[in-house]
Amino acid sequence: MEQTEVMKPETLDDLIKILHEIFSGNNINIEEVQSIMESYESKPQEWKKYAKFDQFRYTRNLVDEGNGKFNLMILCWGEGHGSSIHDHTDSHCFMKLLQGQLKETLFDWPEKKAHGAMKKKSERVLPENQCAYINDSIGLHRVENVSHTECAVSLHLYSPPFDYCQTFDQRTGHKNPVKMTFWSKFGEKTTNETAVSQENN
Ligand SMILES: N[C@@H](CS(=O)O)C(=O)O
Ligand SMILES: [Fe+2]
Repeated sequence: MEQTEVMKPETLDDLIKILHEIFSGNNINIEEVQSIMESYESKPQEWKKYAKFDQFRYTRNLVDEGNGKFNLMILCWGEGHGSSIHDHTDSHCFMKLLQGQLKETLFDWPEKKAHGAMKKKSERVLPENQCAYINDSIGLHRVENVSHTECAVSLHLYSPPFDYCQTFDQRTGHKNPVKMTFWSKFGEKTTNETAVSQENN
């Protein structure tokens, strides 16, 4: 019998503690991380101090720096907000819904000499508490809150941490490097955000 009973985190702090333990080692079991993140039942009072929205675009709010092994952040998506098509800089990306729903559309990497529209591979709607996973070998994605009446909040873990990614033009497949910024860190709004036009949405 496999002895891989997954611990169920009772709170967000509990989840962060477990993630620190898992990522202190060198080998990451993707299914294990995914199921631990999924088994945390979202309670808004535990994360609301990080959930800071902007009227115009989705926000990235840093929750924990994971001892340098990962970045854990909360993304806040207003009605109709979405990301560009992007990669994840050779990192693991786990994305768990804390509130509402998000649509994820997967794309293949464009050909080297890209011309023409990018090929859509699949799409799905992620419901509350589900945890999705992507990395660059799976492909690229666009994430959107398609609702016109409900906001959405998601918890993202990236390992190793990164602050640049590439965005892609759906019509041409051309790519652009983009610096990713935080709207808040540890519950405090950050100041002098620059290069607004380069953000990933
Ligand atoms: N990877 C995106 C969010 S998402 O669209 O997966 C980001 O970190 O901003
Ligand atoms: Fe992403």
